[in-house]
Amino acid sequence: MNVLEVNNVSYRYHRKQVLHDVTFAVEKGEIFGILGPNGSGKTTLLKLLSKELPLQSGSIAVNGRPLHAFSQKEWARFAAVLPQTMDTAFGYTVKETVELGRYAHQSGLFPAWTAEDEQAVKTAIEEVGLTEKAEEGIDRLSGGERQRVYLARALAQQPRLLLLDEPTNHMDITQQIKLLDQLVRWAKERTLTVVAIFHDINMASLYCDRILMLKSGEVVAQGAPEELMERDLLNSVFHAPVSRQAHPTVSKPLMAFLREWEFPRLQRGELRERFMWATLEDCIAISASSPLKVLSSALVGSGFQWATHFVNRQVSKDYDCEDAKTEMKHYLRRRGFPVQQTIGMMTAVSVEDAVCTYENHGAFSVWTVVTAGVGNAVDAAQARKRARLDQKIGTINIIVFIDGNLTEAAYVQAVMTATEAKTKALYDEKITDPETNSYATGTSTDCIAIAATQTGEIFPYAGTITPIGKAIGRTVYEATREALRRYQQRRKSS
Ligand SMILES: Nc1ncnc2c1ncn2[C@@H]1O[C@H](COP(=O)(O)OP(=O)(O)OP(=O)(O)O)[C@@H](O)[C@H]1O
Repeated sequence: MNVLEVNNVSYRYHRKQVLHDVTFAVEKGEIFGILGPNGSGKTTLLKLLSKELPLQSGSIAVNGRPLHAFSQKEWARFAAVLPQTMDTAFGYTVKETVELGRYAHQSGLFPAWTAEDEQAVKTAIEEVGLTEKAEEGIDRLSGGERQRVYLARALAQQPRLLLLDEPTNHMDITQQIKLLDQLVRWAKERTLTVVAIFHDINMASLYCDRILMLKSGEVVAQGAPEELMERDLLNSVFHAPVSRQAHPTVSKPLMAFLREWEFPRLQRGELRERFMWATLEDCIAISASSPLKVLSSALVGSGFQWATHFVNRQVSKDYDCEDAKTEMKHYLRRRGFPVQQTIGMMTAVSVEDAVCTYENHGAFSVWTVVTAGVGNAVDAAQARKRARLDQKIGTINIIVFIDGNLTEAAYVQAVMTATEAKTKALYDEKITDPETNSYATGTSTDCIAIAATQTGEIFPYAGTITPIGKAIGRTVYEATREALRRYQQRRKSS
């Protein structure tokens, strides 16, 4: 059911037309966001909804009734407004300011202050976390605290509709999240409808059920954040380059703003020469002067991240740690690696036997580093037959450095291509799964990292049909075969 229906609303200040035929509807219990650049008409629209400005054309209906049919008092009982700026009422305490919110509920010539009024004020102050400051003068509060006082005043009205102009404007991030979480709870528990102007696109995406996007007074889009948070639309509305990412925990889009100037990146040219390679007694460490974008399954730095350091650490075959990730982070820190920018892998094979292969094609180059052991060789198709986790030496760690600009799809394809090449190397070296005697497809603890400079030509794909995929396929295949041979030789000689 629609609480609010806005139809063809236009508005002009003198000669300046600031809203053009704005039409939308808000359902009961929704958190409805209004987004748009400065001057796009958001506040004007909210002022029309709150009856602060008179309607010039079009119509606004609330629960099916025209807005103008509500008396001021009736409207104040129904809707509460938190404007963008408020004059601080010097001399008032927090509690006194919040009490003003009860005006709409007072009646008669000599209204009496009831227990219900007192309770509503107390609850509102509690809900914004200001109970301790209830008797404090509001001119002695911080900007964020003052914002919460005005919000409490709006809440004390016990409205059905909350109209908020940048409600988190002066708040720190903890307070912003607390308030917005609270709004979502109120909306659900009390079927409170919220219409709020947001400046932070990601906050709007995270908290709004639907969003109205305004540009120069016109509605350019409206819908769920999943539909609206789209690169081209945001680019055209805000004139800022953005990229859409997946939120780590909820199915809401996260927009990353792209800076105009680029971070210093690795210069193009001979890829290998731009890394420092160190073989220490228990690890190989490869470091780059500028970060590379990495997709990896590494113990430290898994998923997508930017990294400057790549560490393949050799541990004893008895290494057994309940929390290997934390232990690995301690190790990296002790060794002086910047943990947040390090991809950290482990292996029990000798890191001295690492193999590198390289191809330079001008537009891109690929440098692959592999350590391999097959004590835990497993046939993925029959892995379910394995009852226990093996503790033998044997992991294949693959790092593919690419001088090129990869899309996320290309990263995924690079992982596929490298995995297929590794499996073929195992096959050609006749490595079998000791449990099933069938050919092994990998080991039970293999690790991979695809690290690209993200400079130069964009490569949308990296499957085996593409030149870059072919280079990944060959370098991984050859490096893995050679690493497997070195591993077998070391085993024979020991
Ligand atoms: N009282 C006024 N008289 C004349 N013009 C006004 C008045 N108030 C706003 N405007 C103009 O109307 C346009 C829309 O303003 P409005 O405040 O609604 O935009 P907004 O989207 O809320 O902007 P912001 O993000 O900066 O708060 C702007 O160009 C503004 O200069």
